[in-house]
Amino acid sequence: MTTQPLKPRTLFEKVWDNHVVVSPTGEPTILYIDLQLVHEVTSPQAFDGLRLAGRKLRNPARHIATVDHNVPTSSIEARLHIVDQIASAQVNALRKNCAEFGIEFFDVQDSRQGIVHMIGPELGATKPGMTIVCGDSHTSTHGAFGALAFGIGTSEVEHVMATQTLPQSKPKTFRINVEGELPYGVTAKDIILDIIGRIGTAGATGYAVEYAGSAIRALSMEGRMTICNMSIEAGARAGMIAPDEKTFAYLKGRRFAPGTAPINLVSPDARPANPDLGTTTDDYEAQWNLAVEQWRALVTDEGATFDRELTIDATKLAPSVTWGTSPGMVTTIDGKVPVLTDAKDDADRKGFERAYEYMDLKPGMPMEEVAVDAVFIGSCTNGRIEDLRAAATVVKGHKVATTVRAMVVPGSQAVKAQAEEEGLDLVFKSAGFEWREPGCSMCLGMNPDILQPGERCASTSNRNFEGRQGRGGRTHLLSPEMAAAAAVTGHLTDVRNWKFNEA
Ligand SMILES: CC(C)[C@H](C(=O)O)[C@@H](O)C(=O)O
Ligand code: SF4
Repeated sequence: MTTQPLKPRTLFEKVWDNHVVVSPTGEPTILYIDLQLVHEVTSPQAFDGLRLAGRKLRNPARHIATVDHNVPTSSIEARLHIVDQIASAQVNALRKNCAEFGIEFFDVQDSRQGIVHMIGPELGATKPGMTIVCGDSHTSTHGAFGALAFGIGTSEVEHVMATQTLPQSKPKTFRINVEGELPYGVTAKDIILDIIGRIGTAGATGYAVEYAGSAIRALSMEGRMTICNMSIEAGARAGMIAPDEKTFAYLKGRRFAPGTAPINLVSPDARPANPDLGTTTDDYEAQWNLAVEQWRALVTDEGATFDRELTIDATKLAPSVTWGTSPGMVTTIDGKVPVLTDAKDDADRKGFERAYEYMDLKPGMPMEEVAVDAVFIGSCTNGRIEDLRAAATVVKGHKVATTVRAMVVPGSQAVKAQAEEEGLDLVFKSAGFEWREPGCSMCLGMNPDILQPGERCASTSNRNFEGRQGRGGRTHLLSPEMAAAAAVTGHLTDVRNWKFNEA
């Protein structure tokens, strides 16, 4: 029997309340953390700190680690012998630290390696109702499963390693309802870019956002992850979506999912084993059913209130593309680079002027006239199987423009293997795309995949700051479908007018 809550609560409040260790008046709450994800860039100092203090991990089984940011994607050889000294030192340090502290580690060639925000869900380590942290801002991705997931700094990484808890002040709540059917050619990426364009890159600062409404319910888990992934680009502490049948179907049978036989020795599953349940197949099914029953309660109660609410009409959306140097500088593909009088205030005007110059764009220029030198399909925003399928459908039977360097970088080994099984690699390669090994790649300039100064890229990633993809590089954020179309035509292209070629 479940007890009725006294007051209707939001999804966020339920997950938060379930993890409060202690909440002293006037001080941050101490939250229990179910899972910490670890990558090579933000972990070395945390491990060093533990060593200095002579501490162990409080619970190594609630950590999983992989390498993603620094690893070259060009060949297996390049990954096994990393030339860059910093990258090689960070990757080696993670290998050594995981062995020393007892963390399960997925190395460059492991079939479970991938961008840290890809592998959590793939392994079923990301589950509804959990608290999940990582020294990485795009940890918000995991909120797509109804988890409270957020990025933390390196000293906090150390704190979680040592105590499995984290001091946190409670964010306010913000519900964004996206209602109605998405028009043809409009994707999850376009929804989130539109939201950031509306509310601005600080629009959700201080809030935990819940995405709701029929358009969000209609999205696949992949699409929901794309949306939650970019919550941080609107300044949000976290982004969440209530779990439903799609969430449960996605998780069933995954390695760390409850009731997956054989029970794993190292399991970050938050729920203690039910002592009444044994280890037969029937019992596994019962464990799964029990988990799903508990997960079903993770919805915002009727009558619960949010500090802020916004409703968006999905039927009015068009494919989005950024024109400037922040994800909020966004318009639609049939739109134009905004003119100065479109700026809201002085600060905005200064930002526009600087962006025109950095991006080498003229105010009022139609977006479809912007020619690109490079196309990057990948990242923890859009490097999933569904993204690659969508891009391949656009590319099939076409060739990459001779003026464009295009690459597809699967977000994980699992996605790469699945795509190859479906023959998507052949579609891309025969069109002239490079087909790479998994990692963050050109999402950020921390590995050999970078733009040259002045080069312009249509990118499915999540950040378009100055120099993000390499010094002097220019980034236009868009969906995988739109990136694929730009690769073929050599300029930003409205995928709604695309001539699909089934040849
Ligand atoms: C390197 C890492 C700390 C960084 C982040 O926190 O997000 C990176 O993943 C990014 O996307 O900018
Ligand atoms: S793919 Fe990009 S956004 Fe995602 S973790 Fe890597 S660098 Fe960060």
